[in-house]
Amino acid sequence: MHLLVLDVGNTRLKWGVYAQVELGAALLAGGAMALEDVDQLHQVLAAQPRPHKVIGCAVAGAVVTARVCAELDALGLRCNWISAQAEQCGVRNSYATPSLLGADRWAAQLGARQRVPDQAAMVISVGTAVTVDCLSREGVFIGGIILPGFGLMLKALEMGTAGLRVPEGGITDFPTNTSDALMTGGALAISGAARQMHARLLAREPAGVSVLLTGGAAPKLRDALGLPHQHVEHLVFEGLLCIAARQTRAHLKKTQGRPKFS
Ligand SMILES: Nc1ncnc2c1ncn2[C@@H]1O[C@H](COP(=O)(O)OP(=O)(O)O)[C@@H](O)[C@H]1O
Ligand SMILES: CC(C)(COP(=O)(O)O)[C@@H](O)C(=O)NCCC(=O)O
Ligand SMILES: [K+]
Repeated sequence: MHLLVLDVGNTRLKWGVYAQVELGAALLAGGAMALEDVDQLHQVLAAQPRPHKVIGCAVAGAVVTARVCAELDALGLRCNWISAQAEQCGVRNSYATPSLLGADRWAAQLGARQRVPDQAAMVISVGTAVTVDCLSREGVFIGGIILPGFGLMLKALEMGTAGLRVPEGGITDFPTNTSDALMTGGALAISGAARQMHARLLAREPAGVSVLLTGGAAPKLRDALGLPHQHVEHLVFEGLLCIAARQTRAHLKKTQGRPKFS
């Protein structure tokens, strides 16, 4: 009864295989590929145990999602693509239009709530974009911010200037070259935004806030963040697992309650 989970972001597709469709199931295998390489997905997945169920979130647009569906189709698989709900897995969504919240942001928050069921939490996701999303102690998503990720900030600076096309630098206290100035600038922009959101959430939730850091570029932020935090590589997967487990349980309840041969 394996579960295949898919997280299709704007830069990479991440996939994982859970041993069961149950909370706390073991993640048996996983990987990531650039969206340009999505045509290799069916080969990659063919080497994995055949899943009983596929669940995913996709925020990279209809064309990319259709390509992923075609790869799954080649294996006879169909994905249940989730969208943000008004309420699910113990989290309530305060977005003005709940379904317009990014499905990956929603899944990450469901994952966060599973990990931190009795405290306020802040999820920092560092991918193509950066999102900083706040969950109250009661499990209400009260709001969050979106800003450009490291790559997009650099791209904007490269495109809008003549002299900023330089190799990747590092984070230093007082940068003395262009590369370090750019990397440190990006890290401080993201960490500064995250710290401000943390201060706001903490003012509302004085009992404490757990900070969870996720996303492919999370390691770049780790040293600059300046907030005690937990790095959770697969927070989106954990939210998807929660949704799949609840759906399976609800389905079993329904079918077991039905008289045989009806
Ligand atoms: N092997 C890799 N290929 C591409 N990007 C990587 C890789 N490893 C880490 N990254 C970083 O991760 C970011 C993508 O993170 P990810 O969470 O997958 O984003 P998204 O969900 O938006 O696709 C890239 O912008 C890059 O900074
Ligand atoms: C904010 C995002 C672009 C983040 O995408 P990512 O960096 O994971 O590729 C994505 O969650 C999205 O398109 N959200 C829809 C708008 C919203 O959440 O308000
Ligand atoms: K993100």
